[in-house]
Amino acid sequence: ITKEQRALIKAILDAYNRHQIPQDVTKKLLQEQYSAEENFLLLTEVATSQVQVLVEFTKNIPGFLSLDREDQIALLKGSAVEAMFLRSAQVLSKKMPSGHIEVLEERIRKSGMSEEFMTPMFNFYKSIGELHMTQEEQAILTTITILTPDRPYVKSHEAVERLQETMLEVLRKLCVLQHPQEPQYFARLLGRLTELRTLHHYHAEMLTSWKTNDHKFTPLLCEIWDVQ
Ligand SMILES: CC1(C)[C@H]2CC[C@]1(C)[C@H](OC(=O)c1ccc(O)cc1)C2
Repeated sequence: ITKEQRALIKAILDAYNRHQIPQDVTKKLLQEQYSAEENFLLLTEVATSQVQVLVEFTKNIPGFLSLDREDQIALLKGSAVEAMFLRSAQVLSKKMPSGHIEVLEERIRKSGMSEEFMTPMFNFYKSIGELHMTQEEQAILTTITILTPDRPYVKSHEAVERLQETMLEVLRKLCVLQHPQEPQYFARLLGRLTELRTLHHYHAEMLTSWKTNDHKFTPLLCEIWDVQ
């Protein structure tokens, strides 16, 4: 790993750790009662907070702010769902303080979300947990997801691809260094990104089903996911 790559990892890890969901939001997960309505409101708060965290984290990705402004928006809108699932999977799989995991799972199960969406989502959380990713790997993998060139409406495809390739090379080296006994580890991480795209599709259906049941989203969530 070169000096520049080490600096890149440090910058991304610092940003990743600096921007986390505020304590008061995660504390609420434990306190509020369990009605479907209350659960949905809590998940709305978690999702809104995660999008805010995502925007702040993305601004700290070296090179991101020098991309075309409209492309920055297109990347954020295109990657928000995947970055959210990645982040929540890491939170859920990282042994949260006792009981938090069950509580969040319980609230997700009782939030009016359809069953068929639950299974793939919890399978994804399990598959992320089994990887035992280091903090650096989590932060770089999230960065790679955000810097996906083939999101809708991205104009300078090559500029985004160059940034993503830099990150992919850093992650590849990290995996070799941190998981020497698992030569396929890097490939397994990239395989998770494919699974994330499936969740992205399910998520759109989840939003529609919540919408038809007259659930209200926050303005930020409506904006990032083009929901009326
Ligand atoms: C853990 C999750 C990633 C999983 C279940 C809650 C999440 C934060 C996310 O919720 C929403 O997208 C969402 C969208 C709109 C809304 O009003 C509430 C939640 C899907």
